[in-house]
This record gives sequence, C-alpha cells and structure tokens, in this order.
Amino acid sequence: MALVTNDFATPAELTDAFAGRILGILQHAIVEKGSATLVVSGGRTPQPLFAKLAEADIDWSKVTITLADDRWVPVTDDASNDKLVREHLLVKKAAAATFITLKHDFVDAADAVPACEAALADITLPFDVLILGMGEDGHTASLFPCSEQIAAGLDLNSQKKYIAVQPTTAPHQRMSLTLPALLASKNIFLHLTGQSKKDVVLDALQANEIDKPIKAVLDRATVNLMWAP
Ligand SMILES: O=C1O[C@H](COP(=O)(O)O)[C@@H](O)[C@H](O)[C@H]1O
Repeated sequence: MALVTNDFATPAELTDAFAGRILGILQHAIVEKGSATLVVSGGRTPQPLFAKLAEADIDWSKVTITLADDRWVPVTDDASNDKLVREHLLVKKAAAATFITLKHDFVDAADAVPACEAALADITLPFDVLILGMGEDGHTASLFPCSEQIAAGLDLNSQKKYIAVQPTTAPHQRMSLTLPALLASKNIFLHLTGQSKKDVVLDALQANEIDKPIKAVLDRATVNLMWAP
C-alpha cells in the first residue's frame, strides 16, 4: 500500500524518535482500551531501541509484548531473540510488561505451533504496534525466501498465526508469525540501519514476494520505514 520513509541522521536520533513514537501509540492504546500490544523483532538492530523503551515511564503492566519470530535455539543461546528481549527490553520499568514467548519445549518447532497459537489466544487482534526487521535477503520476521515454507508463510488464506520455518541459507530452524498475522497490526514499522538494507527495500518494491518476502507486507499495509545510516 504505502511505504512512509522516516530517515534520521544517526542511529541515536533514530532510536530516540522511534521510541517516542512507539511509546505514544502504546500510551494511547492504554488510555483508550486499558491495554496495549507490542510485537518486536530480534536480531542485532533493535537492541538500542529496546534499551530506550525499557526506561520509559508508561504503565508497562498493561502492555503485552511478543516476538514476530524466534530462532529455535535454547533461550540461553546468544542467537535467541527471546534472550535479547528478556535482557534488553523486559528490564527496568518495562520489566512489568507481560511477555509471550514463542519458545516451547519441543525439539522440532513445527510441533510447537499449537502451543504458540494457544499462548496468543487471549490477545485481541489487531496488535497495536508491530516492529519488523529485515535481512539482506529480504526476509522479514522469519519468512525466508530460501525456505520451503515461504509460500505457506505468505498465504493470506492461512488460518494459522504461526509457521515453523527451516531456512537453507541462514542458521537455525525458526518460529514465525505468518503474513496474515503480521498484517493484523494497526501500526507497522520497519526498523533498519545501513544503506544496503535501504537498497534492499527499494529493490523489493519491484520484486516478487517469494524472492523478497518484505514485499508481501509493503504491498498490503502502510509501513513506516524507520531508518538511519
Ligand atoms: O534472523 C533475524 O533477522 C532479522 C534481521 O536481523 P538483523 O540482525 O539484521 O537486525 C530479524 O528481524 C529477525 O527477527 C531475526 O530473527
């Protein structure tokens, strides 16, 4: 639908402005309906944003946080998005938030899909805020172009909110929200740093969504790109 570009001169300026924007939406949701939902991504990009959010003075006890995707590794592993959230977001003032993990005690992520669906069952959609990341291959959440599951993950008729994904060119099996579940969000942000990732987004606008899965979101939602070099 629309890509709204918000460019900042430095990562620090991006972090400050982006945190303010997210907090404003969460605060508004809390006033309007008594609660708010925040879906975050993992990887390296969001760590400073998480640190900034964690210090914010909102009523975090009314906020539920979950992940758009996770790597199927123990939550003690440095590759775990769950670990990232627990160590950098669910601290200080934000420690009062409720966290819905995607990691359940199954060897194969595919066996954990029902547990993830059940854990999300009490949450009323749409999510208030979705923060997506993106890899250089155009994957978003864990909807990887190189995976056998990509068509199923992008299927708008899917009744599933989660899908287990096995990338072939990236490590770890994954658990990911499906495209229809990602699109069930009132405010969608794409959080990127570096010129190369911005170029990937601009290229993706002309690409096939199976090759560049971020395109599937860009085509169907207003996406605020929050970017700094
Ligand atoms: O594997 C993943 O990669 C993307 C991008 O991560 P980054 O380190 O390049 O910021 C991330 O959005 C996703 O949550 C993660 O599982």
